[in-house]
Amino acid sequence: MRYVSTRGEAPVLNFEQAMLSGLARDGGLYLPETVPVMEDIAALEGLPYEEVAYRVIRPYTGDCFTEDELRGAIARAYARINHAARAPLKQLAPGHHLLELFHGPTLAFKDFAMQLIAQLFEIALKRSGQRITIVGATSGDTGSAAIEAFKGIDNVDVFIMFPHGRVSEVQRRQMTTPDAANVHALAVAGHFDDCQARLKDLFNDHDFRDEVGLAGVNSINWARVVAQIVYYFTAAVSLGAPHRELDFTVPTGNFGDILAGSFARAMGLPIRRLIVATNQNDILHRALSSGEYRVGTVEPSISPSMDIQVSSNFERALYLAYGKDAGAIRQIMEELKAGGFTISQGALQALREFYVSGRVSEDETLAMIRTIREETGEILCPHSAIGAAVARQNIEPGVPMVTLATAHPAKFPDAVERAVGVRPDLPPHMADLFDLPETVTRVENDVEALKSLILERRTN
Ligand SMILES: Cc1ncc(COP(=O)(O)O)c(C=O)c1O
Ligand SMILES: N[C@@H](CCOP(=O)(O)O)C(=O)O
Repeated sequence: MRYVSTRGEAPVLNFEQAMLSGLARDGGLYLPETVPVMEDIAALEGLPYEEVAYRVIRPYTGDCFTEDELRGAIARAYARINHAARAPLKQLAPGHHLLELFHGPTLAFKDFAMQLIAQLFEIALKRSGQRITIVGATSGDTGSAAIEAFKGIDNVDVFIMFPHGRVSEVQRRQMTTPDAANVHALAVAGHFDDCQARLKDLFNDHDFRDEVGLAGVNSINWARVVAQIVYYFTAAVSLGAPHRELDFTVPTGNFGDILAGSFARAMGLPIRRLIVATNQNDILHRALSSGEYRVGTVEPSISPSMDIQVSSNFERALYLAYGKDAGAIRQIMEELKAGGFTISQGALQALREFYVSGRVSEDETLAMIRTIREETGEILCPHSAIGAAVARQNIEPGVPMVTLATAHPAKFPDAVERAVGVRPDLPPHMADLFDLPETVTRVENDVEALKSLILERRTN
């Protein structure tokens, strides 16, 4: 399997090279040249999550990992998900199901991919003897998942930038309390888009990139996306696929999770619609409704992980919608630097073939947490509640709807308390989170300051 950049000017790579590269050298994002078709989807029914993961991921890795290596990595990664089903499906109402993706060590869907890619990185780095520096940008969940997955791994330093004051206290403490010399939590004076922009600046400085062996674990890394395809399969098959169509609603920010759904669809899963659910940072909803992708100000919300305006994986969706025209992507990404672009009619039509969108206000989010609690006893995190609210607006009789529950409510106790008057408990493995000392470095929103800090702190 060969990986190409959305901007068409970077070397073509294999899976392992693309995984270790993060952002392509032309500033684009890697994606597979072709999409493997999943044969005999019905045979996945009843298989353990790990077996489905192996069958879904294997075609993407080519010959980069042996069968034993990949199966071993999957087994170790998902042994850390604290639920027998790994991604259990619960019925919220007739025809509406919740896919719980928060039973991993950091209580968000990011663990599904991050735990696996840490295993794959470790295998690849041991084999090559290479040392790398991972830098990540987070609005809260990617950072904690990355720190948890990569802490203490040889040959790797990890620097995570989060927007100072704009993540929940639980998220911050998950990043600032781990006691491992190879991880560094950086509180950046800015919002998430600033962190992601600085990350791309670091990748686009090729001298720096090569000097530190820069790697990325955000969803700009294709390996993150591929691991997220798996749970679309397990959920869909348990609801009757491939013999029955279904819809998914996905709380969306950086467009990685829903993009994974589009690859599940391209692999043969009968997904009718992928519904983008956004908070007030609604660039994706505006873009899909009007064709205008215009960057607004990032507004803090009670769903901070989705406080994103420049949605990095949307570039991959655009590349596909523009018929893999890398020149067109280079052109619109140039326009984005000046604030935005108009999606061509043809590409918009292609996106609208299966992407639908909705936006939820803060009050509607709180109301949905309350409603679901009253109706089912479940407490949703605010991101998942946004998904549930948009899903409810889009349910059609006879077509099962799955809403992705992307985080545990205990990560966002203030929002949950505002909605239903109770603060959800953290699970036992995190019971001491508020007693541990925090280590964090404040950084300016400035690429040169970041480079100096990384050069000074890395152990490579
Ligand atoms: C809890 C939660 N829900 C939803 C999202 C949005 O996911 P994506 O960025 O893949 O669109 C995020 C952040 O990525 C998140 O942390
Ligand atoms: N919501 C994310 C933002 C980064 O997303 P990623 O999927 O590109 O890593 C977060 O929680 O950090």
